Amino acid sequence: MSDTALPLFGEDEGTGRVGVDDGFATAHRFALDAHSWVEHVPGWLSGAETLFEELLAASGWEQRRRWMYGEHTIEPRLTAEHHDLTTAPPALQEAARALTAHYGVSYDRLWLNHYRDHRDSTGWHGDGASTRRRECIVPVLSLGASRRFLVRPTEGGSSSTFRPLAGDLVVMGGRCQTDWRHCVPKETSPTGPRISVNFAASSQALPG
Ligand SMILES: O=C(O)CCC(=O)C(=O)O
Ligand SMILES: [Fe+2]
Repeated sequence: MSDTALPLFGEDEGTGRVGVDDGFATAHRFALDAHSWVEHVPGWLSGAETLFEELLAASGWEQRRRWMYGEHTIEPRLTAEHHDLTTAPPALQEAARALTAHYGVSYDRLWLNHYRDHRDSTGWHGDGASTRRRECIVPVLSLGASRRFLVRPTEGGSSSTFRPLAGDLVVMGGRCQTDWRHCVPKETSPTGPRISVNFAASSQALPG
């Protein structure tokens, strides 16, 4: 018997090495209703700070515009998209493989959101890219500053609040993309930058 504490994620937290917990040991699932759920996996990824700095420095961030209400609006965040997983940083490819093995969904692309500060946000929406099937599983990894992640019924009603920290995973499952909406609201007090990694699967995407 050794009295040495075993590192939770099989790697030394202190080294900053990036790795994920293949066992999803900290996962807690919250039922939203009979068909939909959100799973929070605190500390799923170790070395979150290292990965955050790497992604922030990477090229490929773009400012997207969209045509809304008869005018062009600038999205209040930056986005970087990897349509082909093999172009993503190796740590994210490894994360996608672990998600695929655990949830049984083949994650083959991803996009990143960069919230530069508390004024950046994502409005209420369902991920259209993940509605091919009635039930979809959509994982989102948080890095950097903690921001609120809200979920509420599509028909309206009160919202549930999740507060993922750096390295945490929030996974939307069941009918979350149709019966429910999610958002990352602006905050009134200053926060540092945050990056979210949104994993997507062609098998869950609408054709075309
Ligand atoms: O940044 C997040 O936590 C979620 C972002 C999101 O829902 C999206 O980009 O579709
Ligand atoms: Fe989304």
